[in-house]
Amino acid sequence: MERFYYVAVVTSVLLVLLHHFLTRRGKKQQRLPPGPRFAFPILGHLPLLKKPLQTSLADLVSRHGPVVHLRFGGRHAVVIGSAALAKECFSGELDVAIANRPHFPSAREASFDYSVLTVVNYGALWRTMRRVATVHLLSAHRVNIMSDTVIARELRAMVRRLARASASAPGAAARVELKRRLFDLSHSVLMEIMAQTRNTYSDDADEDMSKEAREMKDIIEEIIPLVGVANLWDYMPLLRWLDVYGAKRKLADVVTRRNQFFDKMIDAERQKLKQLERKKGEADASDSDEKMGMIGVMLSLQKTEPDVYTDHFINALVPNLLGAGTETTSTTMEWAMSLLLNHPDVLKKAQEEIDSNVGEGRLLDKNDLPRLPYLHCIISETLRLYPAAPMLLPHEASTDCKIHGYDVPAGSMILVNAYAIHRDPATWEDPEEFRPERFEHGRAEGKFMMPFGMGRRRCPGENLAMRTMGLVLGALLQCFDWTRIGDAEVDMATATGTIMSKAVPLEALCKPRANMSAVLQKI
Ligand code: HEM
Repeated sequence: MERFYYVAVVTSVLLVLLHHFLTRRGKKQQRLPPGPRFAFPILGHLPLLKKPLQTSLADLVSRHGPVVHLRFGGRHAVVIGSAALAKECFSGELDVAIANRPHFPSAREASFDYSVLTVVNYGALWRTMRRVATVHLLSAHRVNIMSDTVIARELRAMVRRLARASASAPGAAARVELKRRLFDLSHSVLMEIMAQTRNTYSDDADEDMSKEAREMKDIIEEIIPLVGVANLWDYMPLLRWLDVYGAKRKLADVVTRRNQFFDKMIDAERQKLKQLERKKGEADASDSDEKMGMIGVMLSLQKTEPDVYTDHFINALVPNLLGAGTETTSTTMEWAMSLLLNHPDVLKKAQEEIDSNVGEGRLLDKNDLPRLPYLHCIISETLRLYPAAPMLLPHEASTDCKIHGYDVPAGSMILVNAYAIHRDPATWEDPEEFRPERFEHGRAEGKFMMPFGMGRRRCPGENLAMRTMGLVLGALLQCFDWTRIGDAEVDMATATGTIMSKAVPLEALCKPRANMSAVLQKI
Protein backbone atom coordinates (compact mmCIF):
# COMPACT_ATOMS: atom_id res chain seq x y z
CA MET A 1 0.00 0.00 0.00
CA GLU A 2 2.76 2.43 0.97
CA ARG A 3 4.52 1.63 -2.27
CA PHE A 4 1.28 2.46 -4.15
CA TYR A 5 1.06 5.88 -2.46
CA TYR A 6 4.69 6.54 -3.22
CA VAL A 7 4.20 5.78 -6.97
CA ALA A 8 0.97 7.87 -7.09
CA VAL A 9 2.60 10.92 -5.47
CA VAL A 10 5.72 10.76 -7.66
CA THR A 11 3.60 10.28 -10.82
CA SER A 12 1.37 13.24 -9.90
CA VAL A 13 4.35 15.50 -9.24
CA LEU A 14 5.90 14.45 -12.55
CA LEU A 15 2.64 15.09 -14.41
CA VAL A 16 2.29 18.56 -12.84
CA LEU A 17 5.90 19.38 -13.74
CA LEU A 18 5.40 18.08 -17.29
CA HIS A 19 2.21 20.15 -17.72
CA HIS A 20 3.95 23.24 -16.36
CA PHE A 21 6.94 22.69 -18.65
CA LEU A 22 4.78 22.09 -21.73
CA THR A 23 2.49 25.08 -21.19
CA ARG A 24 5.46 27.34 -20.45
CA ARG A 25 7.18 26.08 -23.57
CA GLY A 26 3.96 26.66 -25.52
CA LYS A 27 3.70 30.19 -24.18
CA LYS A 28 7.30 30.96 -24.98
CA GLN A 29 6.81 29.86 -28.54
CA GLN A 30 3.78 32.14 -28.93
CA ARG A 31 4.69 35.25 -30.86
CA LEU A 32 2.09 37.74 -29.69
CA PRO A 33 1.77 41.09 -31.51
CA PRO A 34 3.83 43.94 -30.01
CA GLY A 35 2.31 46.15 -27.32
CA PRO A 36 3.14 48.18 -24.21
CA ARG A 37 5.52 46.27 -21.92
CA PHE A 38 4.08 47.44 -18.63
CA ALA A 39 0.76 45.99 -17.52
CA PHE A 40 -0.92 46.36 -14.12
CA PRO A 41 -1.61 43.24 -12.07
CA ILE A 42 -5.21 41.99 -12.58
CA LEU A 43 -6.31 44.99 -14.72
CA GLY A 44 -3.60 44.59 -17.37
CA HIS A 45 -3.41 47.58 -19.75
CA LEU A 46 -6.88 48.93 -18.95
CA PRO A 47 -5.63 51.80 -16.73
CA LEU A 48 -3.35 52.96 -19.58
CA LEU A 49 -6.27 53.63 -21.91
CA LYS A 50 -7.71 57.11 -22.12
CA LYS A 51 -11.02 58.37 -23.44
CA PRO A 52 -12.08 58.37 -26.22
CA LEU A 53 -10.88 54.79 -26.72
CA GLN A 54 -10.45 55.05 -30.50
CA THR A 55 -7.90 57.90 -30.18
CA SER A 56 -6.03 56.19 -27.37
CA LEU A 57 -5.79 52.95 -29.38
CA ALA A 58 -4.71 54.90 -32.49
CA ASP A 59 -1.78 56.30 -30.42
CA LEU A 60 -0.75 52.76 -29.49
CA VAL A 61 -0.89 51.71 -33.15
CA SER A 62 1.34 54.63 -34.14
CA ARG A 63 3.89 53.51 -31.50
CA HIS A 64 3.80 49.72 -31.89
CA GLY A 65 2.62 49.02 -35.47
CA PRO A 66 -0.68 48.14 -37.19
CA VAL A 67 -1.47 45.24 -34.86
CA VAL A 68 -1.13 45.72 -31.10
CA HIS A 69 -1.51 43.27 -28.23
CA LEU A 70 -3.07 44.37 -24.94
CA ARG A 71 -4.47 42.74 -21.84
CA PHE A 72 -7.93 43.79 -20.68
CA GLY A 73 -8.04 42.24 -17.24
CA GLY A 74 -7.27 38.57 -17.83
CA ARG A 75 -8.29 38.70 -21.48
CA HIS A 76 -6.04 39.10 -24.54
CA ALA A 77 -7.09 41.98 -26.80
CA VAL A 78 -5.74 42.66 -30.27
CA VAL A 79 -6.14 46.06 -31.93
CA ILE A 80 -6.17 46.32 -35.72
CA GLY A 81 -5.16 49.76 -36.95
CA SER A 82 -4.64 49.66 -40.72
CA ALA A 83 -6.85 49.17 -43.75
CA ALA A 84 -4.61 46.39 -45.14
CA LEU A 85 -4.87 44.40 -41.90
CA ALA A 86 -8.61 44.97 -41.58
CA LYS A 87 -9.03 43.50 -45.07
CA GLU A 88 -6.83 40.54 -44.05
CA CYS A 89 -8.94 39.95 -40.92
CA PHE A 90 -12.29 39.97 -42.70
CA SER A 91 -11.52 37.65 -45.59
CA GLY A 92 -11.11 33.88 -45.97
CA GLU A 93 -10.66 31.64 -42.96
CA LEU A 94 -9.59 34.43 -40.63
CA ASP A 95 -13.02 36.06 -41.04
CA VAL A 96 -14.57 32.82 -39.69
CA ALA A 97 -11.96 32.43 -36.94
CA ILE A 98 -12.75 35.88 -35.50
CA ALA A 99 -16.53 35.85 -36.09
CA ASN A 100 -17.49 35.28 -32.42
CA ARG A 101 -18.43 38.09 -30.06
CA PRO A 102 -16.95 38.55 -26.57
CA HIS A 103 -19.58 37.82 -23.93
CA PHE A 104 -19.47 40.43 -21.21
CA PRO A 105 -21.38 39.59 -18.01
CA SER A 106 -23.02 43.05 -18.16
CA ALA A 107 -24.79 42.07 -21.39
CA ARG A 108 -26.09 38.69 -20.25
CA GLU A 109 -29.31 39.91 -18.66
CA ALA A 110 -30.44 42.10 -21.55
CA SER A 111 -29.46 39.66 -24.33
CA PHE A 112 -31.38 36.45 -23.46
CA ASP A 113 -28.14 34.85 -22.36
CA TYR A 114 -26.19 36.13 -25.39
CA SER A 115 -28.66 34.85 -27.98
CA VAL A 116 -29.52 38.11 -29.80
CA LEU A 117 -28.09 38.74 -33.28
CA THR A 118 -25.51 41.38 -32.31
CA VAL A 119 -23.83 39.23 -29.64
CA VAL A 120 -24.65 35.58 -30.42
CA ASN A 121 -21.58 33.55 -31.32
CA TYR A 122 -20.97 32.44 -34.89
CA GLY A 123 -22.90 29.20 -35.44
CA ALA A 124 -26.32 27.76 -36.36
CA LEU A 125 -28.44 30.27 -34.39
CA TRP A 126 -26.47 33.24 -35.77
CA ARG A 127 -26.89 31.89 -39.32
CA THR A 128 -30.68 31.53 -38.94
CA MET A 129 -31.11 34.98 -37.38
CA ARG A 130 -28.84 36.60 -39.92
CA ARG A 131 -30.68 34.96 -42.84
CA VAL A 132 -34.08 36.06 -41.52
CA ALA A 133 -32.78 39.61 -40.94
CA THR A 134 -31.18 40.01 -44.37
CA VAL A 135 -33.68 38.07 -46.52
CA HIS A 136 -37.01 38.79 -44.82
CA LEU A 137 -36.71 41.92 -42.70
CA LEU A 138 -34.06 44.27 -44.13
CA SER A 139 -33.80 43.30 -47.82
CA ALA A 140 -33.53 46.03 -50.48
CA HIS A 141 -37.07 45.12 -51.56
CA ARG A 142 -38.52 45.65 -48.09
CA VAL A 143 -36.53 48.86 -47.60
CA ASN A 144 -38.09 50.12 -50.84
CA ILE A 145 -41.59 49.35 -49.62
CA MET A 146 -40.92 50.88 -46.21
CA SER A 147 -39.53 54.05 -47.82
CA ASP A 148 -42.88 54.81 -49.44
CA THR A 149 -44.97 53.86 -46.44
CA VAL A 150 -43.52 54.03 -42.94
CA ILE A 151 -40.47 56.25 -43.53
CA ALA A 152 -42.37 58.71 -45.77
CA ARG A 153 -45.17 59.01 -43.18
CA GLU A 154 -42.80 59.60 -40.26
CA LEU A 155 -40.82 62.10 -42.30
CA ARG A 156 -43.89 64.14 -43.25
CA ALA A 157 -44.97 64.18 -39.61
CA MET A 158 -41.56 65.49 -38.53
CA VAL A 159 -41.48 68.19 -41.23
CA ARG A 160 -45.01 69.22 -40.20
CA ARG A 161 -44.01 69.50 -36.53
CA LEU A 162 -40.91 71.56 -37.37
CA ALA A 163 -42.94 73.87 -39.63
CA ARG A 164 -45.48 74.42 -36.83
CA ALA A 165 -42.74 75.08 -34.26
CA SER A 166 -41.15 77.65 -36.59
CA ALA A 167 -44.48 79.36 -37.32
CA SER A 168 -44.97 80.15 -33.63
CA ALA A 169 -41.32 81.15 -32.97
CA PRO A 170 -39.97 84.75 -32.98
CA GLY A 171 -38.70 85.59 -36.50
CA ALA A 172 -40.17 82.25 -37.66
CA ALA A 173 -36.94 80.56 -36.53
CA ALA A 174 -37.46 77.80 -33.98
CA ARG A 175 -34.73 76.59 -31.64
CA VAL A 176 -34.70 72.85 -32.21
CA GLU A 177 -33.10 70.12 -30.10
CA LEU A 178 -31.91 68.17 -33.13
CA LYS A 179 -30.36 65.34 -31.14
CA ARG A 180 -33.65 64.45 -29.49
CA ARG A 181 -35.71 64.97 -32.65
CA LEU A 182 -33.42 62.77 -34.76
CA PHE A 183 -33.32 60.05 -32.09
CA ASP A 184 -37.11 60.09 -31.72
CA LEU A 185 -37.54 59.95 -35.49
CA SER A 186 -35.15 56.98 -35.90
CA HIS A 187 -36.81 55.20 -32.99
CA SER A 188 -40.28 55.83 -34.33
CA VAL A 189 -39.34 54.74 -37.87
CA LEU A 190 -37.93 51.47 -36.54
CA MET A 191 -40.90 50.89 -34.22
CA GLU A 192 -43.28 51.38 -37.15
CA ILE A 193 -41.15 49.06 -39.29
CA MET A 194 -41.52 46.51 -36.48
CA ALA A 195 -45.28 46.78 -36.03
CA GLN A 196 -46.95 49.86 -37.52
CA THR A 197 -48.30 50.91 -34.15
CA ARG A 198 -49.32 54.39 -35.30
CA ASN A 199 -51.83 53.05 -37.77
CA THR A 200 -53.34 50.36 -35.73
CA TYR A 201 -53.48 51.09 -32.05
CA SER A 202 -53.68 54.84 -31.71
CA ASP A 203 -54.65 58.01 -33.50
CA ASP A 204 -51.61 60.09 -32.79
CA ALA A 205 -50.22 61.25 -36.14
CA ASP A 206 -49.08 64.57 -34.66
CA GLU A 207 -47.24 63.06 -31.72
CA ASP A 208 -43.47 62.43 -32.00
CA MET A 209 -44.25 58.73 -31.78
CA SER A 210 -47.00 56.25 -30.95
CA LYS A 211 -47.96 55.23 -27.41
CA GLU A 212 -46.17 51.91 -27.91
CA ALA A 213 -43.05 53.58 -29.28
CA ARG A 214 -43.01 55.93 -26.26
CA GLU A 215 -43.31 53.01 -23.83
CA MET A 216 -40.48 51.13 -25.56
CA LYS A 217 -38.31 54.28 -25.56
CA ASP A 218 -38.87 54.74 -21.82
CA ILE A 219 -37.84 51.13 -21.21
CA ILE A 220 -34.69 51.50 -23.35
CA GLU A 221 -33.79 54.72 -21.53
CA GLU A 222 -34.04 52.86 -18.23
CA ILE A 223 -31.87 50.00 -19.48
CA ILE A 224 -28.97 52.07 -20.92
CA PRO A 225 -27.59 53.61 -17.66
CA LEU A 226 -28.00 50.30 -15.83
CA VAL A 227 -25.92 48.53 -18.49
CA GLY A 228 -23.41 51.40 -18.07
CA VAL A 229 -23.13 50.65 -14.34
CA ALA A 230 -23.04 46.93 -15.06
CA ASN A 231 -20.04 47.46 -17.40
CA LEU A 232 -17.87 47.65 -14.29
CA TRP A 233 -18.81 44.04 -13.59
CA ASP A 234 -17.00 42.93 -16.73
CA TYR A 235 -13.59 43.54 -15.24
CA MET A 236 -14.39 43.51 -11.51
CA PRO A 237 -16.46 40.39 -10.77
CA LEU A 238 -16.52 41.25 -7.04
CA LEU A 239 -18.78 44.25 -7.82
CA ARG A 240 -21.14 41.95 -9.70
CA TRP A 241 -21.21 39.47 -6.86
CA LEU A 242 -21.89 42.15 -4.24
CA ASP A 243 -24.26 44.02 -6.61
CA VAL A 244 -23.06 47.25 -4.98
CA TYR A 245 -25.38 49.58 -6.87
CA GLY A 246 -28.35 47.22 -6.94
CA ALA A 247 -28.02 47.33 -10.74
CA LYS A 248 -28.46 43.58 -11.14
CA ARG A 249 -31.95 43.55 -9.63
CA LYS A 250 -33.04 46.74 -11.39
CA LEU A 251 -31.75 45.43 -14.72
CA ALA A 252 -33.58 42.12 -14.21
CA ASP A 253 -36.82 44.04 -13.47
CA VAL A 254 -36.67 46.34 -16.48
CA VAL A 255 -35.63 43.52 -18.86
CA THR A 256 -38.63 41.50 -17.66
CA ARG A 257 -40.86 44.51 -18.38
CA ARG A 258 -39.32 44.89 -21.84
CA ASN A 259 -39.94 41.22 -22.64
CA GLN A 260 -43.53 41.35 -21.38
CA PHE A 261 -44.17 44.51 -23.39
CA PHE A 262 -42.81 42.90 -26.52
CA ASP A 263 -44.81 39.71 -25.94
CA LYS A 264 -47.89 41.95 -25.85
CA MET A 265 -46.89 43.46 -29.19
CA ILE A 266 -46.47 39.98 -30.70
CA ASP A 267 -49.96 39.02 -29.45
CA ALA A 268 -51.47 42.20 -30.88
CA GLU A 269 -49.84 41.51 -34.27
CA ARG A 270 -51.11 37.92 -34.12
CA GLN A 271 -54.66 39.21 -33.66
CA LYS A 272 -54.19 41.64 -36.53
CA LEU A 273 -52.98 38.85 -38.78
CA LYS A 274 -56.00 36.70 -37.88
CA GLN A 275 -58.39 39.55 -38.67
CA LEU A 276 -56.65 40.10 -41.98
CA GLU A 277 -56.95 36.42 -42.85
CA ARG A 278 -60.64 36.35 -41.91
CA LYS A 279 -61.25 39.39 -44.11
CA LYS A 280 -59.38 38.30 -47.16
CA GLY A 281 -59.08 34.54 -47.01
CA GLU A 282 -55.76 32.71 -46.67
CA ALA A 283 -54.63 33.15 -50.27
CA ASP A 284 -55.01 36.91 -50.38
CA ALA A 285 -53.65 37.45 -46.88
CA SER A 286 -50.16 36.44 -47.97
CA ASP A 287 -50.20 39.30 -50.52
CA SER A 288 -50.34 41.77 -47.67
CA ASP A 289 -47.08 40.30 -46.28
CA GLU A 290 -45.37 43.11 -48.15
CA LYS A 291 -46.99 45.77 -46.00
CA MET A 292 -46.58 43.87 -42.74
CA GLY A 293 -44.24 44.99 -40.01
CA MET A 294 -41.29 42.81 -38.99
CA ILE A 295 -43.31 41.04 -36.30
CA GLY A 296 -46.04 40.21 -38.83
CA VAL A 297 -43.45 38.79 -41.24
CA MET A 298 -42.00 36.67 -38.42
CA LEU A 299 -45.47 35.39 -37.48
CA SER A 300 -46.03 34.33 -41.08
CA LEU A 301 -42.74 32.41 -40.97
CA GLN A 302 -43.86 30.92 -37.65
CA LYS A 303 -46.81 29.31 -39.39
CA THR A 304 -44.56 27.27 -41.66
CA GLU A 305 -41.80 26.50 -39.14
CA PRO A 306 -43.23 26.96 -35.62
CA ASP A 307 -40.33 25.15 -33.94
CA VAL A 308 -37.74 27.52 -35.40
CA TYR A 309 -39.56 30.86 -35.34
CA THR A 310 -40.89 30.68 -31.80
CA ASP A 311 -42.11 33.77 -29.93
CA HIS A 312 -38.83 33.62 -28.03
CA PHE A 313 -36.91 33.76 -31.34
CA ILE A 314 -38.95 36.80 -32.44
CA ASN A 315 -38.40 38.47 -29.08
CA ALA A 316 -34.65 37.87 -29.34
CA LEU A 317 -34.35 39.13 -32.93
CA VAL A 318 -36.70 42.02 -33.60
CA PRO A 319 -36.08 44.36 -30.60
CA ASN A 320 -32.35 43.77 -31.11
CA LEU A 321 -32.65 45.28 -34.60
CA LEU A 322 -34.41 48.27 -33.07
CA GLY A 323 -31.57 48.67 -30.56
CA ALA A 324 -28.86 48.23 -33.22
CA GLY A 325 -30.47 50.63 -35.70
CA THR A 326 -31.78 53.57 -33.68
CA GLU A 327 -28.79 55.32 -32.13
CA THR A 328 -26.38 54.47 -34.98
CA THR A 329 -28.68 56.12 -37.55
CA SER A 330 -29.68 59.12 -35.44
CA THR A 331 -26.12 59.83 -34.27
CA THR A 332 -24.82 59.79 -37.86
CA MET A 333 -27.52 62.29 -38.86
CA GLU A 334 -26.67 64.49 -35.88
CA TRP A 335 -22.97 64.51 -36.90
CA ALA A 336 -23.98 65.31 -40.50
CA MET A 337 -26.13 68.28 -39.42
CA SER A 338 -23.33 69.50 -37.09
CA LEU A 339 -20.82 69.37 -39.94
CA LEU A 340 -23.23 71.22 -42.24
CA LEU A 341 -23.84 73.95 -39.66
CA ASN A 342 -20.08 74.47 -39.41
CA HIS A 343 -19.81 74.48 -43.25
CA PRO A 344 -22.71 76.64 -44.52
CA ASP A 345 -21.25 76.59 -48.06
CA VAL A 346 -21.68 72.80 -48.19
CA LEU A 347 -25.21 73.11 -46.79
CA LYS A 348 -26.09 75.65 -49.48
CA LYS A 349 -24.63 73.50 -52.27
CA ALA A 350 -26.74 70.54 -51.07
CA GLN A 351 -29.89 72.71 -51.04
CA GLU A 352 -29.18 73.90 -54.58
CA GLU A 353 -28.79 70.31 -55.76
CA ILE A 354 -32.14 69.39 -54.19
CA ASP A 355 -33.89 72.47 -55.61
CA SER A 356 -32.73 71.82 -59.14
CA ASN A 357 -33.41 68.06 -59.10
CA VAL A 358 -36.61 67.81 -57.04
CA GLY A 359 -38.17 71.23 -57.56
CA GLU A 360 -40.30 73.18 -55.13
CA GLY A 361 -43.73 71.67 -55.50
CA ARG A 362 -43.34 68.51 -53.43
CA LEU A 363 -41.37 66.80 -50.68
CA LEU A 364 -38.52 64.62 -52.00
CA ASP A 365 -39.00 60.85 -52.03
CA LYS A 366 -36.91 57.73 -52.53
CA ASN A 367 -36.92 58.06 -56.34
CA ASP A 368 -35.10 61.41 -56.03
CA LEU A 369 -32.14 60.03 -54.08
CA PRO A 370 -30.17 58.71 -57.10
CA ARG A 371 -30.36 62.24 -58.54
CA LEU A 372 -28.78 63.73 -55.40
CA PRO A 373 -25.14 62.55 -55.55
CA TYR A 374 -23.81 65.49 -53.50
CA LEU A 375 -26.16 64.62 -50.62
CA HIS A 376 -24.74 61.09 -50.81
CA CYS A 377 -21.19 62.51 -50.68
CA ILE A 378 -22.12 64.41 -47.49
CA ILE A 379 -23.34 61.18 -45.87
CA SER A 380 -20.20 59.27 -46.96
CA GLU A 381 -17.92 62.01 -45.63
CA THR A 382 -19.83 62.04 -42.33
CA LEU A 383 -19.47 58.26 -42.02
CA ARG A 384 -15.74 58.58 -42.80
CA LEU A 385 -15.10 61.18 -40.10
CA TYR A 386 -17.63 59.97 -37.52
CA PRO A 387 -18.35 56.24 -37.99
CA ALA A 388 -21.13 55.55 -35.47
CA ALA A 389 -19.32 52.43 -34.21
CA PRO A 390 -15.70 53.66 -34.30
CA MET A 391 -14.28 50.30 -33.16
CA LEU A 392 -17.04 48.30 -34.96
CA LEU A 393 -18.54 45.78 -32.51
CA PRO A 394 -15.85 43.75 -30.75
CA HIS A 395 -15.07 40.37 -32.33
CA GLU A 396 -13.57 37.34 -30.58
CA ALA A 397 -11.25 34.61 -31.88
CA SER A 398 -12.87 31.17 -31.52
CA THR A 399 -9.58 29.34 -32.22
CA ASP A 400 -5.88 30.12 -32.10
CA CYS A 401 -5.11 32.01 -35.30
CA LYS A 402 -2.49 34.24 -36.88
CA ILE A 403 -2.88 37.90 -37.79
CA HIS A 404 -0.06 39.53 -39.75
CA GLY A 405 2.17 36.59 -38.80
CA TYR A 406 1.57 37.04 -35.04
CA ASP A 407 -0.13 34.47 -32.80
CA VAL A 408 -3.59 35.37 -31.59
CA PRO A 409 -4.82 32.97 -28.90
CA ALA A 410 -8.41 31.66 -28.89
CA GLY A 411 -10.63 33.91 -26.76
CA SER A 412 -8.78 37.12 -27.74
CA MET A 413 -10.95 40.17 -28.27
CA ILE A 414 -10.37 41.78 -31.68
CA LEU A 415 -10.94 45.52 -31.93
CA VAL A 416 -10.81 47.13 -35.37
CA ASN A 417 -10.16 50.87 -35.29
CA ALA A 418 -12.35 52.06 -38.17
CA TYR A 419 -12.10 55.63 -36.85
CA ALA A 420 -8.29 55.66 -37.26
CA ILE A 421 -8.42 53.80 -40.60
CA HIS A 422 -10.80 56.46 -41.98
CA ARG A 423 -8.38 59.24 -40.98
CA ASP A 424 -5.20 57.64 -42.32
CA PRO A 425 -3.21 60.39 -44.12
CA ALA A 426 -1.68 57.72 -46.40
CA THR A 427 -5.16 57.26 -47.94
CA TRP A 428 -6.96 60.56 -47.41
CA GLU A 429 -5.61 64.00 -48.19
CA ASP A 430 -6.12 66.36 -45.21
CA PRO A 431 -8.02 63.57 -43.45
CA GLU A 432 -9.34 65.72 -40.59
CA GLU A 433 -11.12 68.11 -42.98
CA PHE A 434 -14.81 67.80 -43.89
CA ARG A 435 -14.76 67.74 -47.70
CA PRO A 436 -17.67 65.90 -49.33
CA GLU A 437 -16.10 66.77 -52.72
CA ARG A 438 -13.52 64.04 -52.15
CA PHE A 439 -16.29 61.54 -52.97
CA GLU A 440 -17.58 63.41 -56.06
CA HIS A 441 -17.32 61.85 -59.54
CA GLY A 442 -15.97 58.53 -58.21
CA ARG A 443 -12.83 60.27 -56.86
CA ALA A 444 -12.78 58.09 -53.74
CA GLU A 445 -13.10 54.85 -55.71
CA GLY A 446 -10.68 52.22 -54.40
CA LYS A 447 -10.25 54.05 -51.08
CA PHE A 448 -11.17 51.84 -48.19
CA MET A 449 -13.84 52.67 -45.59
CA MET A 450 -15.73 50.40 -43.21
CA PRO A 451 -18.44 52.35 -41.33
CA PHE A 452 -20.71 49.28 -41.53
CA GLY A 453 -17.93 46.77 -40.82
CA MET A 454 -16.85 44.05 -43.22
CA GLY A 455 -17.03 40.27 -43.62
CA ARG A 456 -19.57 37.90 -42.12
CA ARG A 457 -20.67 40.15 -39.30
CA ARG A 458 -21.01 43.27 -41.41
CA CYS A 459 -24.06 45.39 -40.57
CA PRO A 460 -27.25 43.94 -42.12
CA GLY A 461 -29.05 47.29 -41.72
CA GLU A 462 -26.89 49.32 -44.12
CA ASN A 463 -29.58 49.63 -46.81
CA LEU A 464 -32.19 50.82 -44.36
CA ALA A 465 -29.77 53.21 -42.65
CA MET A 466 -28.58 54.80 -45.91
CA ARG A 467 -32.15 55.17 -47.16
CA THR A 468 -33.40 56.69 -43.89
CA MET A 469 -30.47 59.11 -43.68
CA GLY A 470 -30.84 60.17 -47.33
CA LEU A 471 -34.55 60.88 -46.94
CA VAL A 472 -34.36 62.61 -43.56
CA LEU A 473 -31.33 64.81 -44.29
CA GLY A 474 -32.68 65.54 -47.77
CA ALA A 475 -36.07 66.67 -46.39
CA LEU A 476 -34.50 68.76 -43.59
CA LEU A 477 -32.36 70.63 -46.14
CA GLN A 478 -35.12 70.92 -48.73
CA CYS A 479 -37.71 72.40 -46.38
CA PHE A 480 -35.69 74.48 -43.89
CA ASP A 481 -32.75 76.85 -43.55
CA TRP A 482 -30.51 75.85 -40.67
CA THR A 483 -28.20 78.10 -38.68
CA ARG A 484 -26.11 77.79 -35.53
CA ILE A 485 -27.30 79.19 -32.23
CA GLY A 486 -24.88 82.08 -31.67
CA ASP A 487 -21.61 82.72 -33.49
CA ALA A 488 -19.57 79.86 -32.03
CA GLU A 489 -18.94 76.77 -34.16
CA VAL A 490 -20.82 73.63 -33.20
CA ASP A 491 -18.75 71.69 -30.65
CA MET A 492 -17.57 68.46 -32.33
CA ALA A 493 -16.25 66.71 -29.18
CA THR A 494 -17.10 63.01 -28.93
CA ALA A 495 -18.63 61.27 -25.93
CA THR A 496 -17.43 57.83 -24.86
CA GLY A 497 -19.22 54.57 -25.58
CA THR A 498 -19.54 51.83 -28.19
CA ILE A 499 -21.59 54.28 -30.26
CA MET A 500 -19.71 57.51 -30.88
CA SER A 501 -22.23 60.21 -30.05
CA LYS A 502 -21.66 63.95 -29.66
CA ALA A 503 -20.56 65.08 -26.22
CA VAL A 504 -22.73 68.21 -26.53
CA PRO A 505 -26.22 67.49 -27.92
CA LEU A 506 -26.90 69.44 -31.11
CA GLU A 507 -29.35 72.34 -31.11
CA ALA A 508 -29.94 74.63 -34.11
CA LEU A 509 -32.24 77.32 -35.49
CA CYS A 510 -34.68 76.12 -38.10
CA LYS A 511 -36.58 78.42 -40.48
CA PRO A 512 -38.93 77.30 -43.26
CA ARG A 513 -37.56 78.07 -46.74
CA ALA A 514 -39.67 80.60 -48.63
CA ASN A 515 -39.73 78.46 -51.79
CA MET A 516 -41.25 75.56 -49.85
CA SER A 517 -44.06 77.46 -48.10
CA ALA A 518 -46.79 76.01 -50.35
CA VAL A 519 -45.62 72.46 -49.64
CA LEU A 520 -45.28 73.12 -45.92
CA GLN A 521 -48.80 74.52 -45.70
CA LYS A 522 -50.27 71.35 -47.21
CA ILE A 523 -48.13 68.82 -45.43
C1 HEM B 1 -25.68 54.65 -39.77
C2 HEM B 1 -26.23 53.57 -39.30
C3 HEM B 1 -25.49 52.31 -38.93
C4 HEM B 1 -24.14 52.09 -38.79
C5 HEM B 1 -23.00 53.10 -38.97
C6 HEM B 1 -23.97 50.70 -38.42
C7 HEM B 1 -22.74 50.10 -38.20
C8 HEM B 1 -22.58 48.79 -37.79
C9 HEM B 1 -21.32 48.17 -37.48
C10 HEM B 1 -19.96 48.85 -37.58
C11 HEM B 1 -21.57 46.90 -37.09
C12 HEM B 1 -20.54 45.87 -36.60
C13 HEM B 1 -19.90 45.10 -37.73
C14 HEM B 1 -18.84 44.17 -37.20
O1 HEM B 1 -18.86 43.80 -36.05
O2 HEM B 1 -17.96 43.79 -37.96
C15 HEM B 1 -22.99 46.69 -37.13
C16 HEM B 1 -23.61 45.52 -36.79
C17 HEM B 1 -24.98 45.35 -36.82
N1 HEM B 1 -25.93 46.26 -37.23
FE1 HEM B 1 -25.57 48.14 -37.89
N2 HEM B 1 -25.20 50.11 -38.34
C18 HEM B 1 -26.16 51.05 -38.67
C19 HEM B 1 -27.52 50.86 -38.74
C20 HEM B 1 -28.17 49.65 -38.52
C21 HEM B 1 -29.59 49.42 -38.70
C22 HEM B 1 -30.60 50.46 -39.23
C23 HEM B 1 -29.83 48.13 -38.30
C24 HEM B 1 -31.13 47.36 -38.27
C25 HEM B 1 -32.32 47.86 -38.28
C26 HEM B 1 -28.57 47.55 -37.89
C27 HEM B 1 -28.40 46.27 -37.41
C28 HEM B 1 -27.18 45.70 -37.09
C29 HEM B 1 -27.03 44.35 -36.56
C30 HEM B 1 -28.16 43.37 -36.23
C31 HEM B 1 -25.65 44.13 -36.39
C32 HEM B 1 -24.97 42.86 -35.88
C33 HEM B 1 -24.67 41.92 -37.05
C34 HEM B 1 -24.01 40.63 -36.63
O3 HEM B 1 -23.40 40.58 -35.56
O4 HEM B 1 -24.08 39.65 -37.39
N3 HEM B 1 -27.59 48.50 -38.04
N4 HEM B 1 -23.59 47.86 -37.57
